[in-house]
Amino acid sequence: MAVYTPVLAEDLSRLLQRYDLGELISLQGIDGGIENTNYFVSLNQAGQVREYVLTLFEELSADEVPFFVELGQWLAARDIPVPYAIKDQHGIALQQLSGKPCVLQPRFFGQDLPVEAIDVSACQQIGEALAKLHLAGADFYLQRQAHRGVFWWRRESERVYSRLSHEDAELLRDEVQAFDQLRSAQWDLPMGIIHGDLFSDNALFADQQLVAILDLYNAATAYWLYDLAIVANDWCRTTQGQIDPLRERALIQGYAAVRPFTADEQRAWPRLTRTAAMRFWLSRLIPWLGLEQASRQGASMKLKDPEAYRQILLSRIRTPAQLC
Ligand SMILES: Nc1ncnc2c1ncn2[C@@H]1O[C@H](COP(=O)(O)OP(=O)(O)O)[C@@H](O)[C@H]1O
Ligand SMILES: N[C@@H](CCOP(=O)(O)O)C(=O)O
Repeated sequence: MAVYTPVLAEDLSRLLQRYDLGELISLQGIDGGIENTNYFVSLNQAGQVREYVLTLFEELSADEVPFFVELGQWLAARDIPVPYAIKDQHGIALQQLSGKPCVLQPRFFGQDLPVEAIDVSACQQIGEALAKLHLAGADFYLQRQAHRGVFWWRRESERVYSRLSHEDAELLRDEVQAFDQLRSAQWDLPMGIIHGDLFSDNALFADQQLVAILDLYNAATAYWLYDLAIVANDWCRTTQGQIDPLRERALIQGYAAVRPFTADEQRAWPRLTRTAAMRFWLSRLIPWLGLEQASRQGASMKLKDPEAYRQILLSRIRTPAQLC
């Protein structure tokens, strides 16, 4: 179970006194976390059971968390279904528990979709929701450089080349360089807040309707289209590492119905689908190869298969993606 930091009920009860949300009934660790420790928290408020999620930040320092606290509140206030940190009676949202920064958030009810249940409708919905998230974040007043963005992959790729076959090292090098070329081309690629990790396990559905987008902790300021490429590579992939054109079309149409693409975005799409595949190939390779990662709890972290993302990258090279 991915509960890195144990929380004592008595410590949480003390923290809850700062809020006006009721008495603690139960506290249950949530499996599946990678970057944080999460608990479901049930409270009794005047005889009614109310459900919350307590998140303890394992990787982010107290200095980094405010960006995410502000962003969650900003997006939620604009009807984007994301968790947000609830403020206590003194207006404070970011708290401390067991030596870690933490927040208390509303709980959403739904399930992430098993891979075989990700259909055209789910892709259309997530495309539309992602475009709404981008537009809602367009005038967000903070900026953030992605911690696994261009500077990270330039640096980290250097660490892994010698551990890869010559062919794979060349593949990785080419992708890193190609993104630099895209940046220097100065095309009209709108930027703003991106989710950065909107895989299907970060979305909840109830009765086949999207009800929540979770885990904003890779959010950053970057090309919006790159965010869509991250989504496409996960939501539209087949178990054989190919892209399902029907799901990808639905995703793109769902997105474009809310925010139409620029002409340069049409041109950049094949490249960005490759960059997005490279980014997750690399982030999965690093723990897979046993390399140290700053602020990551390597030993307790679940390993994800880098090969799946190498296959997507190869598929994106063989069959360049099309936005129209
Ligand atoms: N607000 C929430 N409502 C319901 N479930 C949540 C909420 N926040 C987190 N979860 C559950 O906890 C799991 C892990 O949360 P997540 O933010 O993705 O953590 P990590 O970044 O550590 O992977 C999610 O997959 C979901 O099942
Ligand atoms: N969704 C990712 C895991 C989260 O990315 P990270 O780089 O922040 O660990 C995946 O499936 O690889």
